[in-house]
This record gives sequence, C-alpha cells and structure tokens, in this order.
Amino acid sequence: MASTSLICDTQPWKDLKAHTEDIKKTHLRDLMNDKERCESMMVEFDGMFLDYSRQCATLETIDKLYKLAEAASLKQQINRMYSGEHINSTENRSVLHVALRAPRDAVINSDGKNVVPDVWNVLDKIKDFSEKVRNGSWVGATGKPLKDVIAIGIGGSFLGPLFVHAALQTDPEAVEFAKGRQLRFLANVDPIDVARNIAGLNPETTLVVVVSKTFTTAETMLNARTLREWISSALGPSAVAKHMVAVSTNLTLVEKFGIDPNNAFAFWDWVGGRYSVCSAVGVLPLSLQYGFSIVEKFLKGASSIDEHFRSAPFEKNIPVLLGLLSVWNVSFLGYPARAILPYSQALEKFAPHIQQVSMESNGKGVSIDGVPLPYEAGEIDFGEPGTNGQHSFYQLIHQGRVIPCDFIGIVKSQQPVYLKGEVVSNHDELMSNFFAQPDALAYGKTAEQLLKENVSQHLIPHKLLASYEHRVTVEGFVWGINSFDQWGVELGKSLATQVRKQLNASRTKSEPVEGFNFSTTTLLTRYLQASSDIPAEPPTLLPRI
Ligand SMILES: O=P(O)(O)OC[C@H]1O[C@](O)(CO)[C@@H](O)[C@@H]1O
Repeated sequence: MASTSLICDTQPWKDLKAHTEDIKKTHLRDLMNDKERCESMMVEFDGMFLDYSRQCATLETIDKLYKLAEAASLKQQINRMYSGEHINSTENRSVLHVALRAPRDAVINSDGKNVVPDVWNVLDKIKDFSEKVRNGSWVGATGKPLKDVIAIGIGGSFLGPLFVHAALQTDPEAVEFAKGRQLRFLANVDPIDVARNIAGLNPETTLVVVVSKTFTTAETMLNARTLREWISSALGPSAVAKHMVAVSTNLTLVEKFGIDPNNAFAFWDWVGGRYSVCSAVGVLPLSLQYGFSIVEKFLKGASSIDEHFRSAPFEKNIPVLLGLLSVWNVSFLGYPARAILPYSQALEKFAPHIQQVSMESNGKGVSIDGVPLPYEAGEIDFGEPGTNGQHSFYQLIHQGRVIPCDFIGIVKSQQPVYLKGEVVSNHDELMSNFFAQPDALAYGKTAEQLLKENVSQHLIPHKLLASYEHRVTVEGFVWGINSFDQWGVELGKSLATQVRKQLNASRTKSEPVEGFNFSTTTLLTRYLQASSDIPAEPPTLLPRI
C-alpha cells in the first residue's frame, strides 16, 4: 500500500464489509452444527489449544480475513518487526521485545547491532544479583538479609510483573522458591499505596527496586523519593546504596537520583513499556522473589510463541488468528468491547495487563501516517477470572449486548482439590463453568448438551502473554496504525505538569488559578480551598501500620 492509503480503501476490506451482511443473517447455533467448519477452527501449538468456532464467522470469513492480511502486508510487517526496522516510526525506534526472550545464540539486529548479547549480559547480572540477595551474601546496611522487595513502577513497569507474580504465587515449585520472601508493588502516587506497601515491613530487611523506563514518570519518581526517605530516615542516607536498585533505560537519571549505576539493570528504547515484562522490568523483581531459574522458564515459553508467530502459516498461527478475528469483531461486526475471561484465579491480573497492552497500543484515531481513521481501531478490554465474573457482568453479555469473549481454561490446576464425597474435583467444577458459558452464549438455552466438548488443553501464562502481545501487533498492522507509541497518554502527563505547577504556585505564593477552562478552574480552586488546612508532612511521618 502507498504510505497514506488506508486499509479500508482496499478491495478485501470492501469484500468483508459486504460479507458482514450475510453473517448477520446467520445464527451461531447453525454455524456450530457444521462439523467441518468447527474442525478447521481449532489450532494447537506447544500446549495451547485455540478453538475459535464460536466466533461469528464462516470459513469464507476467515478466507477473506487472510486476503485482508495480505492487503495490509501483514507477513512483511511481521518480518520488518523481527528484523529490527524502525516500525515505531513516530518515535523512530525498533520494536524488539522478542529479543528479550531470545536464546543466547540468537541474532536479532537493531541499527546494525546484534542486541541479544546485551540482553543476556543484563540477564546474567540479574541472575547474579538475585542469587546474592536470596542467599544472603548481599545484605542491608545493618547486615540483615533483604527478604522483602517493593517494586516501584506504574503502567508497563508494573502491570506485567504483577500479572506474572500473581500467576506464580500458587505455583507449587515457585512457592518453594519464594519461602520467607515477599514481593510488593507500589504503583499509585496516592500515599495510601505507600502506606499499604510499607505496612509491616522493616527498612532494614527491605530492598526497593525503582522500575521506570524513562526514570521521569512523576508518580514513580515521587514514590521513589518517598521510599528513599523512608530508608534513609531509618538507616541513614548511606543505606540507600544497599537498599535501592533500579531498572531503566536512563542510567544517567538513575545515577542522578542517587542509585549506584552498578546497581542498575538496563533495558533499551526498542522495548515499549507495556511490552517490557520480559526485560529487567519483570525479570529482576520476579527473580528476587522466585529465583532466576523460574523466570527463565517464563522467558522460554514466550520465546516459543515468538518463533511460532514469526514462522507459522497464518491458518495455524495463533496470534495472527486472534488478531484477525479481533479486527473482524471491531471493524466489521461493530463490537467495540472484548471480555478476557480466564478460568483460573492465578490469571487474575491477566486482563488488567492486557488492557494496557491492547488499549494503549491500539487506541488510536489516526493511521501511522497521521491520516484520520474512518473506522474504529482498538477495543475496550475488560475481564475477571471465571467464575467470579459470572456473578457480576455476564448477564449483560448473555442478554444485553454482544461482546466477544476470550474464554481461557487450564487443564491442570496448580492446587488441585478433590473433596471426598463430591461428584467432581474443585477444578472440574470450575471447568464445568468454563465449558458451559461459551455455549450458553452461543446457543442460548441448549447449553447443557454441549458440556461434554473438550475445548481446552494445557495453557500456561508465558505463552498466553506472548500470544496476546502479538495479537495486538497483528491488529495494529492491519488497521495501519502505530501500536507502539502513546501520544494520548503523553498529553495527560503534560497537563498534569501544568496542574502541579499551579497547585505549587497557589499553595506557596497564593497565586490564583489561571490558564484552565471554567470547569477545571472551579474544581482546582475548590480543591485548594478545601485542602488548605492539611499540614505538609515529611514522608517519614506516613502511617506505619
Ligand atoms: O516506565 P516508565 O517510563 O515509568 O513509564 C510508565 C508507563 O507510562 C507510560 O509511558 C504511559 O502511561 C506507559 O507507556 C509506561 O508503561
């Protein structure tokens, strides 16, 4: 395609538009009776089993979607990503999170340089450091082992690591490695989050990891200063060297903050924040909690999907199929939302993480060349683990609106329970719901007959993660947008800077609120008035719980 042309001007897009009318006349119940169709809508790779037969699509739809992919040069776009081209053109950067989990001997170039050795240097450094902390050869300022970790970070410097931590918390092997240790995440600038994080912790035995790609994010830096004060007021300023380390691409600012660059773990501008869980962003805190060997397994799983995404033909390529179906649902069937429904409590933080990966990536109104899009891109992602969601928002999906759902099932529970006298194990009970709900949605009242279907096979978080990352990429490539920048978010940040300046000026010099619209001026003024009697407290006076 020419650089300013849009995918909606291509014949495959127009064909799909026309085809939508036929599909709308078809009931999913009838589509589900076509065994041949259903069989061809099941794909398996390395322990993952995808069944997309409950999508409102026929084999003809899928064929037309492949043609759309061709028109969007999807294969070439994927190749460009893997070969380190600057596909994040607005920021003039490669997009190479796949290099973070590549095997040691892989070659992945960015700007003519193989980045894999750099990746492994950092991984080796993390392995070494986390082992020292875990075995007590790296101790705190008073000689005590550091058994608790607070990771400070927000957005991509928080959600991915939190998702993996939540998934590992009940994994029997990981639990053994984590004995006697705690990992907490401090994200919100709300002082309540600080209070909750330090509750019950002793600075003497706490290691703080400041995680920020830019090392400029206002919330993270204030939280970092707050915990620096918490440590130095208790143990003296020199204790910071033993109790604070950093993960960042900006090592200059790390040093300026007062963290020894030797205790900083680097990553690179070719890693987007929301794609950074496999960099030191996730690997460091998780290795401190569970040991590097557990985290390495995670990287290997993601790498397996990376290879699959790069090389599998589209009809067997799980992220490509997921991406094309999402485009179909959003841009052709007009369904703006998507529910992510893992039937696994261990995946409780998966939907919030994917929310950022997907919505910050593809929530765009212009094409990569700056042309306003005459079609919707991105979707509203939300979700909860089953069965909890069933008792919350499922009713609307059953009878209110059509919302495409990702049902994610796990074959083996991390913590199997089978009570004597019960008909099924607790996990079977969970999975009964997993099998029932998609059919209840597809068929209405005939769900009972379909409970016997075996939809899912073994599924593990690292593969799930990489598959979803690549799905977002596929959608972005087809929609012709840049999935790797986030200018909307940047606008919010600069407006917050203006507000911060105003609050400071009003509080310290009684300057009136100016330069904002009527509504914001009113609200700011009222806020300043109502909070004027709150005394300034040094961070050391934060409540100790
Ligand atoms: O890691 P940093 O630089 O602190 O940024 C945190 C988050 O802020 C954003 O830039 C915008 O919210 C995200 O993309 C990023 O994950």
